[in-house]
Amino acid sequence: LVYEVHEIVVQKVGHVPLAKGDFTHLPKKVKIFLAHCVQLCKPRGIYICDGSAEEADEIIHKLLERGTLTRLTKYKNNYLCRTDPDDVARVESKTFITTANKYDSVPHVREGVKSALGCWMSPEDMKVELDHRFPGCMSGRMMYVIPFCMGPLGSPLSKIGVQVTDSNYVLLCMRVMTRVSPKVWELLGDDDFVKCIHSMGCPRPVQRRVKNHWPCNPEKVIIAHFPEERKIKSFGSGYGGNSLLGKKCFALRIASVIARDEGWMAEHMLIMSITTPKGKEYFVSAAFPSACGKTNLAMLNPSLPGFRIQCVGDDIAWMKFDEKGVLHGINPEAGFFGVAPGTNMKTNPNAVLSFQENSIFTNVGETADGGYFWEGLEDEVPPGIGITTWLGQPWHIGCPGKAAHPNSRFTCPASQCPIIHPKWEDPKGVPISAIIFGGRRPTGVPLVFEAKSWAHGVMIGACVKSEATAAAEFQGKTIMHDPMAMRPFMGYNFGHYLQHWLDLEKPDRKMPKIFHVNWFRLDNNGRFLWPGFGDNIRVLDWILRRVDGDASIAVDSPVGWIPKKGSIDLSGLGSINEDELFSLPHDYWLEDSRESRSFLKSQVGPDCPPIIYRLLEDQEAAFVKQ
Ligand SMILES: C=CCn1c(=O)c2[nH]c(Cc3ccc(NC(C)=O)cc3)nc2n(CCCC)c1=O
Ligand SMILES: [Mn+2]
Repeated sequence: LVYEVHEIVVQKVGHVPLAKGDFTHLPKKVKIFLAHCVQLCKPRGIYICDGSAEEADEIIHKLLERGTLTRLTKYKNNYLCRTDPDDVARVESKTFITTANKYDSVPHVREGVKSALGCWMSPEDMKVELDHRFPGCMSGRMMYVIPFCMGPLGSPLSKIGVQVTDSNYVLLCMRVMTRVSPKVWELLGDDDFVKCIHSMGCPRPVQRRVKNHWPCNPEKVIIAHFPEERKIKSFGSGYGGNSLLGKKCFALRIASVIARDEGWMAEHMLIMSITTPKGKEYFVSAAFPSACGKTNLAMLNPSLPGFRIQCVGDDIAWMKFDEKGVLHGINPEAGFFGVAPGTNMKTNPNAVLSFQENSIFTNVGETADGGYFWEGLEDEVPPGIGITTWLGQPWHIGCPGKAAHPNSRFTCPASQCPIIHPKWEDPKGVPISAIIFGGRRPTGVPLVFEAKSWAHGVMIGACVKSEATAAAEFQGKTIMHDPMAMRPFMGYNFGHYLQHWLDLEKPDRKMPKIFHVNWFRLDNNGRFLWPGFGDNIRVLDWILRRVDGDASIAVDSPVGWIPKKGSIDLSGLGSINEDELFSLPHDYWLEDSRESRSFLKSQVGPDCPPIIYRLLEDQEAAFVKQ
């Protein structure tokens, strides 16, 4: 018999025991990073994650026992999580970019003008803030170490991060939203990685009463980005946009800085594939502010026969021109973190079919038969079924109030989407033929128009606006600016970002065409002029014919090329008022052009490339002449 000597190596980092994993074989730079995190946060143990299903099952089991998660028994491996009601969304006012020079992060705006395009904090001030939060913040808690990759493992377009966190909910979601695997350590080697430090901000013994088994520290939330060091530090919030650091913090804010430095694009865009009845396939990327149905478009069920839509990604696109000058894009994420309310078998059947298992629902309602519920699902649950609201209150359809929080989310693997594209993880990415901007514009803006040049497309993107429920103090809706749909996710000076876009245009490159769409125009009686949803394929079809250079279907206008009357396939639709749908009220556009220019003047100022102002002035002049 050969006796195997099991050498139990109790590894320690500092004096902190290793609960899982092997510290000794980690890359040196990672060891240094972890030792720093241990010294700073003082966890009771270190747990090096491997992203496996077994690991997830172990964590889920623990969270079910603790009551943080509830099993949704109607499905296989679906769970519900309720947060502290004070921790339900991104906190823009506490989200900062820190660079030595303020104007690397934010544009020069006049004194007294509040920057809508990101908040800068000096390194000195940020140090004070963080020194009041991070020391000992993980005491009594486990520090999870998450090796993750944004993009397919091994793709030249992918980037690696390491996140430490004291939230096991974050670990469960990160393994859905990103690629978490020990292979990351091998791929990383001695390269640099994005350093992500997250804490719920609730050291033990807890000072603040924990609600819903969701530790957090709303009063002291801060999300700090250090782009020059490729570092993120997030404290006090467990909520997705603040804690799944691979998403908005890394894949947009930090990645936009890396992309500027390396000559590619990190954008807040979906990527979708459209195959025409003739069997030709195109890929487009599209940027929309919230409440425009971006995820619905990414997974569209087309209403015209012979068209086929497949999804590559629903939120973020990393795009780079290849050696042949063709723009290729990947979805850096591995999952969908979608807004639940309004998602149903009518608006987005492919999303619904993506989260029937292995998914996590945050702040949605729960039905008595162990299912999820939110506003929009009324016709898809048994009538009269008992429901528990996101606040844990008994409720049923027809009762006052909402069952789910308006920002409640589903977190599900992209691989489960029935129409996920076969090349969604292709290391080369997919070729992008068109870039589409859009906004929720109830008046004045036609269904679709096309930029007359790349620079004109950048100006159109910079002028994106969308109707949104105004911030607390106002009532009702207002038209908010959301330039390039990147306003909350900028990683550096927005004027420099626009210049970066302009600089991407090179003669030997096949520049994508740029379009703007508006699904939401109302008629004089306040009814939608356009059926939207699956019928949006008709607009995509026109866009693709323009991509192929069909000059006969467009006419010139002061805002760009607009569809020639009758050039959009309206077959099968009842009466569509094309004149109203495509009209360009000259007073509206005169005002809109002026308002856009004053927004850019005040928010981007001298940092905005002059060509953008010139194109806006030309547009305004064209409306004055009419
Ligand atoms: C690919 C779909 C894009 N899209 C749309 O194209 C769209 N259009 C509208 C407005 C609208 C609402 C209802 C109808 N029709 C009926 C019958 O109610 C038509 C248009 N809402 C839309 N929504 C939902 C917006 C909230 C997230 C939407 O997502
Ligand atoms: Mn988004």
